[in-house]
Amino acid sequence: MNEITRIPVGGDQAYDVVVGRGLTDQLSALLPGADRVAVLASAPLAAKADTIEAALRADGREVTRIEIADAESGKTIETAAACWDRLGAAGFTRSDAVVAVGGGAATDLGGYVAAAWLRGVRWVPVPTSLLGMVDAAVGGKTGINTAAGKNLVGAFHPPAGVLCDLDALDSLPPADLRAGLAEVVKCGFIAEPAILDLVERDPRAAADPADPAVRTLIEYAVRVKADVVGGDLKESGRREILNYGHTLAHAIEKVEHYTWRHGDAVAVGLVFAAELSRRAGRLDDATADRHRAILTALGLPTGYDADAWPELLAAMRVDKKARGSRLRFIVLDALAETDVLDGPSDALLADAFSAVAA
Ligand SMILES: NC(=O)c1ccc[n+]([C@@H]2O[C@H](COP(=O)([O-])OP(=O)(O)OC[C@H]3O[C@@H](n4cnc5c(N)ncnc54)[C@H](O)[C@@H]3O)[C@@H](O)[C@H]2O)c1
Ligand SMILES: O=C(O)C(=O)C[C@@H](O)[C@H](O)[C@H](O)COP(=O)(O)O
Ligand SMILES: [Zn+2]
Repeated sequence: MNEITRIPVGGDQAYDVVVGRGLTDQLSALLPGADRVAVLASAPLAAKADTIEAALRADGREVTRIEIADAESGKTIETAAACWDRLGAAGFTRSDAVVAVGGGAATDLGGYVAAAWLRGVRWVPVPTSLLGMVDAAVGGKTGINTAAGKNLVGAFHPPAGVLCDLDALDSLPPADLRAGLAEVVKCGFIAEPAILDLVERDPRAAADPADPAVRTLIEYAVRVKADVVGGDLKESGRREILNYGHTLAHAIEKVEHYTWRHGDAVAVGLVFAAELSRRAGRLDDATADRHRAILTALGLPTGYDADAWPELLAAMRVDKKARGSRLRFIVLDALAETDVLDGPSDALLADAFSAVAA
């Protein structure tokens, strides 16, 4: 039996996140009247994109298939421009649509291509990584990286729907699955402690796509994200909590020239954010320590090169949460109680980093 869960995302442009197996048959209904559909995917997802392309063609759509560079190398203005050239050549109009198949990098790029083409056409992400399903494909944040930093150009552009095909996880490399768990754990700390209990009870099951625990975790995390973004699409307030751990994470990704998995960087960033919360006198020791324990149990990194601090601090200054010269961090006051730490001193930041420095 193919059990399907629909998780609604509210707001002015409401849509559902659909979790189940296969789901290709759900795609056409999300794009009524789209005569032309562009299907974007990188080489590792070619077979999945073939299936989607065949289903769209069988439904009478004209399909433009676009191969994009894989992973973070696809989140560039050059790749986006190549996609826009293909849409232009195929005569894409405002009633046409984009389908982005792949991990978070592919859906961030595909969403941005759709957001900017003719100032916005419909799009559907088909996330194939755990991280894509629980986070990147949900919420309408789309974008690319620039020389100055991570995700610095983009748009808020909600999709018409999100199709999370659990079968895709069977071919996802274990290291990428683990990286996705970092965002799931993030949701546990900021909003849904049941996630943490489940992971602690059996970390091995949490990282096994064949185990039912993975679906439970996906649904918990998607509900957290749907609840947050449904009320604050453009990050004017509460949505910032989803950035817990990300100020340092994005700096690590930049310093590593985008060769680190996003989720691995987030794991280090979560430990840093917990230490910052503790050292700012906000978070109790047990909850702070729980971050490192859970992430370590999942095999995720929790430390980073001590010598990199000056470069990391400089990279953090372009964080989108910064206001003028003041850095702002999401911190925890307690489990599932978030707040903003506005303008911490460099000394406090360095002290928190000393706890993750390896
Ligand atoms: N927009 C958002 O709200 C948001 C949220 C979180 C993360 N992100 C972004 O998402 C990206 C990270 O996403 P990610 O962790 O999915 O990494 P990714 O997209 O780079 O994918 C990682 C690797 O897994 C491969 N892959 C994906 N699915 C596969 C499958 N089913 N089988 C085999 N290989 C597969 C990809 O081809 C790639 O090589 C980052 O760029 C991050 O900034 C965006
Ligand atoms: O959806 C959000 O909002 C998030 O912050 C989720 C993050 O996990 C994600 O990595 C996001 O892309 C970061 O956004 P950014 O605005 O800091 O680039
Ligand atoms: Zn993230």
